[in-house]
Amino acid sequence: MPVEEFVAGWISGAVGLILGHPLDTVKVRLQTQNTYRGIVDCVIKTYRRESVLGFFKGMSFPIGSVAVVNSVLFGTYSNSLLLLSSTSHQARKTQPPNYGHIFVAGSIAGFVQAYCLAPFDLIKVRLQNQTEPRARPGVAPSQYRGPLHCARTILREEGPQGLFRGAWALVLRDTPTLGLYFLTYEGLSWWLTSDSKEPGSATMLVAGGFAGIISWTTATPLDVVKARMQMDGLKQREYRGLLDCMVSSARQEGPGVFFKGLTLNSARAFPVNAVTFFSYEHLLRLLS
Ligand SMILES: C[N+](C)(C)CCCC[C@H](N)C(=O)O
Repeated sequence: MPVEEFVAGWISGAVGLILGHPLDTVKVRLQTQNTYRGIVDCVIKTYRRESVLGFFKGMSFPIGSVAVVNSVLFGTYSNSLLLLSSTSHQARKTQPPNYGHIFVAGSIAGFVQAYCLAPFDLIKVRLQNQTEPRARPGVAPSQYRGPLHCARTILREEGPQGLFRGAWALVLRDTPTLGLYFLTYEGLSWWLTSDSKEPGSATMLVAGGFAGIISWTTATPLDVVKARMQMDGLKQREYRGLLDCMVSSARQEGPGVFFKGLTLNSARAFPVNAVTFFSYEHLLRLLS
């Protein structure tokens, strides 16, 4: 993979990430802690206790990992599609898309990227859930001092498999929904572009934004389960497994529990994924 694509993919991914991170933190807290009455309550409490910095907890690590995760996602998708349909990225733009191939290639890419993402995502979620204000004399410090300290502590206290806590839920969340992600993107950009032309910038932004919204809305139920599995094991183990987590969450909080964070996931998804696809397409044109 060319270095330019890697660097630009990383930077554009990082811009999207910074843009979406405050909403992501509020979402993770609403999904895993029952102390907030809603979005506004969570925003106010976080701001009062932790200042603006509270919303950016757990962000430094994903900025680094987005380089790996984004290149694995787009690289696996393009190569799987090439294998399935034996037409190059550029040639595909001028032919009607084969939606079956797109969905399968996107799902394969989702499966592979979920495994790379799992430990990074776990550390992000654990750090986002630390609600203590910044360390001050006389105030008990947070359990994790930063991403590396968090990784070391998990390794020591929960073993290497501890770093993959919630990985199954993440794989189940991402495999079909990333199929849907690419399907929406390719479908919309084909539909919005006139015959034998390449999609324009506005099309990339709109199709990317909707791809984000559709895949995040369908991913939200398993996103809740994933976040809860990742937080499990911090104190004592509450769930025996994925299914147990689903059943006991539903029993205790009703079916609405699977939609926690839906509004925030969708609001974050549009700008983040509009920027991601926009830079991806422009880079491919620049490099080919
Ligand atoms: C499949 N699912 C919707 C769960 C994730 C899609 C990831 C897309 C992008 N990296 C983002 O953070 O929005």
